[in-house]
Amino acid sequence: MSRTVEGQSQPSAPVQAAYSYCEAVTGQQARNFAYGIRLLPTEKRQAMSALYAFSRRVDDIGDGPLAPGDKKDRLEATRAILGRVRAGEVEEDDTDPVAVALADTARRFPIPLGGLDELIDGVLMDVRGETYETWDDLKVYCRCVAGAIGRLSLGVFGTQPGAAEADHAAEYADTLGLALQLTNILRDVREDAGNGRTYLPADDLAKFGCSDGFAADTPSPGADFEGLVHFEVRRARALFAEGYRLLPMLDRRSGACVAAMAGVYRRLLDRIERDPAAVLRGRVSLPGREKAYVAVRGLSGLDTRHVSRRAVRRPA
Ligand SMILES: CC(C)=CCC/C(C)=C/CC/C(C)=C/COP(=O)(O)OP(=O)(O)O
Repeated sequence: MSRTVEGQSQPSAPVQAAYSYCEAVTGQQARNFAYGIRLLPTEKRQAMSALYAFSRRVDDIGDGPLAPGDKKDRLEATRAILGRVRAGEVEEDDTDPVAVALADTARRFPIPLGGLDELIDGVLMDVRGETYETWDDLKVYCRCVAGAIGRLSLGVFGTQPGAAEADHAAEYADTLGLALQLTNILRDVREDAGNGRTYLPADDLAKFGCSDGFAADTPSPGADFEGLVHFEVRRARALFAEGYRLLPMLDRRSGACVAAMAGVYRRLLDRIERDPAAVLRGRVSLPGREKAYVAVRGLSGLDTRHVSRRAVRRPA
C-alpha cells in the first residue's frame, strides 16, 4: 500500500486521497479537536484524522435517526471494517476512504485497534439506552467512548525514550479521555436530556435533588443544580490533573496537540463552573479565536504549567 522514497515510507496516491478525505472530515466536524490535531507533523496528523473519521462515523450512527435495531446493524457493519483491517484485507482502491486510511495508520503506528471495538461497544450502550447508577458505572461507558480514544491516540504519539512513568502512559491517556468525556457530558446535559439520555450517575442526581432530569432551561424547584455541577467539575478537574501526567512523556508536537485538545475542554469546564445554569440554556462553547489561542499556548508549552511536579520529573 505504500512505497519507499529515500528510506521514508510514503503513502501511495490512493492512500493520500483517503487521508485527505479524513482530514476534510476532521476539519469540518472536529469543532474542538481539530485545533490540536493541526499541530502535528503530517504522518501523525493523518493518522489522527483517520481515527477521528472512523470515530465520527460510529458516533453519527449512534446519534442518528435510525431505529435501534438498524443502528446495531450499522455499528456491527462498521465493526467488520476493523476485522478487515486486522486481516490485512483492505486494498488501497477500496471504495471506503476511512477504511483505507485506517488500514494504513494501523500499519504505520502501534495503535490498539481494539479501542475502536470499545468505542462501538460504548455507542451500543447508548443505543440500548443504558443509564448509570454510580460514577464507577459511568466510568465503564466513558472508558469505551473516550478513554479508548486516548489510548489509540497514544499509539500515534508514542512516548519519548526514557520518559519517566512511561509504563503508566496508557493509564494517563485513558484518564484524560475520561476528563474530556465528563466535561462533554456536563456541557451536553440539556441536549442529551432532549434526546432522552441521562449520563450523570443516578446517585449524584439524587444527592443534589436533580433526579427529575434536565429537560427545562431552569433547574427544577428544590434542585441544587449548581451543587451538582460543581461536584462533577471537581471530579473532572481531578481527572485532568491525573491525565496531564502524560504530557511530559510526549514529544513537543504531540504534547502540544494533547495540551490543545485538553486545554479547549478545560476552558469549557471553567465556563461551566462560573455559570452552571448556562448548560441548561444552550451549548457552552469557545469562540474560534480562543481555541486558536489555546493551540498556540499548547505549542509554546504554556498550557502545561499546571502539570504536577511529580509528573514533570525526568529520569536522572
Ligand atoms: C491522550 C488523548 C489525546 C486523550 C483524549 C482522547 C479524546 C480526544 C477523547 C474524545 C472524547 C470526547 C469528549 C469526544 C467528543 O467528540 P466530539 O467531536 O463530539 O466533540 P465536540 O462535541 O466537542 O465537537
